[in-house]
Amino acid sequence: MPTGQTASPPLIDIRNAGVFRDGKWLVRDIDLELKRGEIVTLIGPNGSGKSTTAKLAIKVLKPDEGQVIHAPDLRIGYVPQKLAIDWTLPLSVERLITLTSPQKKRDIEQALEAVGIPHLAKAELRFLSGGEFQRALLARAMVRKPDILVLDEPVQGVDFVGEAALYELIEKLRDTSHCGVLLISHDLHLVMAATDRVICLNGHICCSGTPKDVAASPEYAKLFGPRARGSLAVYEHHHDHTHLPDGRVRHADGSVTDHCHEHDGHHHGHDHTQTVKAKGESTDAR
Ligand SMILES: Nc1ncnc2c1ncn2[C@@H]1O[C@H](COP(=O)(O)OP(=O)(O)OP(=O)(O)O)[C@@H](O)[C@H]1O
Repeated sequence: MPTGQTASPPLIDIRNAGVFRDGKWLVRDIDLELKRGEIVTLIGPNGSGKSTTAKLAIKVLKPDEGQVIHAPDLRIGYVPQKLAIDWTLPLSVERLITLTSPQKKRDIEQALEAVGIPHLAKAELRFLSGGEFQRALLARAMVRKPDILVLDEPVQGVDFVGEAALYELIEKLRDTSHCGVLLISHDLHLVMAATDRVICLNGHICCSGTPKDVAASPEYAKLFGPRARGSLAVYEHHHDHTHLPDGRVRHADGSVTDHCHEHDGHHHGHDHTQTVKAKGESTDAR
C-alpha cells in the first residue's frame, strides 16, 4: 500500500466519465480514484485533457457521461493554472489568501509557515519569485485545511532546483495534513517519485501506473515519441536503504538483510539529499 494510504473509501471517485463540448469529447472513459494520503499525477501532451480532468474531479465541470463521486463534506484546495490578477495593483500575500473568504490571522500564519514563507505575509505578489508565488498559492489552498489538494501545474515559472523543492514541499504537506493530492504536470519533465500513480492522458487514459511503469510503457513511448527518451525524470530523495514489503531491508549495494545495519543512515522518506533519475536512460522508452 502506498505511503500514507488507508483502506478508507476514495475521496474522489471518477467512473467512466467524459466531457463533451462544441461537438467533441474533450475527455472520455476517465476512471480515477484518489484516496487520503495518495498522490496521483496527470501527465499528457498539450490539450490532452489534464485540466479538464482536474476540473471534472473537483466538480467545476459536470460529466456528460459517467459520474464523479465525492466523499461527504469534501474540502478542496485548488491551485489553478492561471490566476486572474491585475498585476498593476498592489496585492499582498496575506490579501491573496483572504480574497475569496476571510481567514483567521493564526490560520494564515500557520499556512505560510507550512509552505516556508512566513516572512512574506506583507510582501507584494508582483515582487515575488516564481517559487515564492507558487508557495503563496499553496498557502491559499492549505489555509482551508483541504481533504484534497488539486494542483494545476504547481511548478510553472520555477527553475529546476525550485521545482524539486516544491515537489518536496507538496510531499511534506501530504504527510503532515494527510490530504490526497491530484497533481497536473504540464511540462513532461519531472514527476515526483512520491507519486503513487501516474495517469497519462490523451483524451482518454493512455496508460497508468507507478512513475516507473508509465515511463517504461509502450503507450507512453508511442504518445511522446523521441521526446520520451530521458524526458520523464523521476524526482527521488536518496535513500541508503529501502524497507521491502516483507519487512526485510535492501541496502544501497543491493544486499538484502532482515534488519537495518547499525550504521544505516536515513530510512525511506527521511533523507533530503536529492537525486534525479532520468527514466529514459534505464528503460527503452523511445
Ligand atoms: N470549455 C471548452 N469548450 C471547448 N473546448 C474546450 C473547453 N475547454 C477545453 N477545451 C479543449 O479541450 C482540450 C483539452 O483541454 P485541457 O485544458 O484539459 O488540456 P490540457 O491537457 O490541460 O492542456 P495544456 O497542457 O495545454 O494545459 C483542448 O483541446 C481545449 O482546447
